[in-house]
Amino acid sequence: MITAIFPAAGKGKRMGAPFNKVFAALSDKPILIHTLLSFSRCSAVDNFIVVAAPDEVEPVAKVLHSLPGIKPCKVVAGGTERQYSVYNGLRQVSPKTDIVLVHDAARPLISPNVINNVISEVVRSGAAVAAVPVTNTIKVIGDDNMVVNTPDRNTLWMMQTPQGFKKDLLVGAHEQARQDGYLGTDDASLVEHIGHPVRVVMGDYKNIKITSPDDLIYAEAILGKKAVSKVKAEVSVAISNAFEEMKAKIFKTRI
Ligand SMILES: Nc1ccn([C@@H]2O[C@H](COP(=O)(O)OP(=O)(O)OP(=O)(O)O)[C@@H](O)[C@H]2O)c(=O)n1
Ligand SMILES: C[C@](O)(CO)[C@H](O)COP(=O)(O)O
Repeated sequence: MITAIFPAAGKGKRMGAPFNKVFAALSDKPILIHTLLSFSRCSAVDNFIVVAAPDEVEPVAKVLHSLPGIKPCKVVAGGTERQYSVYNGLRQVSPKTDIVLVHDAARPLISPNVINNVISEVVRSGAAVAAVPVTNTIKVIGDDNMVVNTPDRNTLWMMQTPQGFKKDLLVGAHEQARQDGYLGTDDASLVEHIGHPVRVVMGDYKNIKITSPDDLIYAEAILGKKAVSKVKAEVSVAISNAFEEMKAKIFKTRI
């Protein structure tokens, strides 16, 4: 069984909104709902655990349980850091679950392809993360804003989610991190910390994390483009049909 855990218990400080950014509207619905609906379209995933801020658990559970089209979902309370929120989610995973996917609630533009690629790699090797190669030159900066060095760009990738793991591996990695007082910015780093290999699979540049207001503008544009593409597809079908009719007429007059 595959369970997806969605850390959604952040404060969204960088967004600067007076509420948790995962409830901000993106196009026609909240960011969190986009995320959950995308995963609900993925048949390989069986159930969800949404990790909400302690005072948001009850209202979020009420809304999610009343919405059609969302997979069976538990809502549990998060912690003060993303890592602690994921840990709280992990503690609620069913004993029947053998693979866990962790996906930021704040990444609403995730595609089923990327989710499926991560799952396939977890089945093969136990630990897989979606990521994309960096497109800018990255420099390490030291004191007084001085450049220390320029790592080879071909070795640098930006980590995204979903990050998927065999359940026991991820639970072990979180337990070890707690014992060692190790705090990572993603789940893969905890698995790396216990020395288990993690494989990267190609993510999607559109799978952005909504962090600041500009990201919302970009996400709206991507969703708008999808709507435009649909209109374009309809127009091309109409044009093709018109051409077919025209060709048929020409053919008839030639006979
Ligand atoms: N204590 C926390 C912190 C973050 N998250 C979640 O982890 C994801 C990625 O975190 P980030 O983008 O950093 O979100 P925030 O912590 O909300 O943002 P900020 O740092 O700007 O406050 C988000 O879906 C967020 O809700 C969480 O569940 N628990
Ligand atoms: C897990 C993550 O999405 C990988 O990019 C990210 O590290 C979490 O968010 P943060 O902004 O780094 O807290």
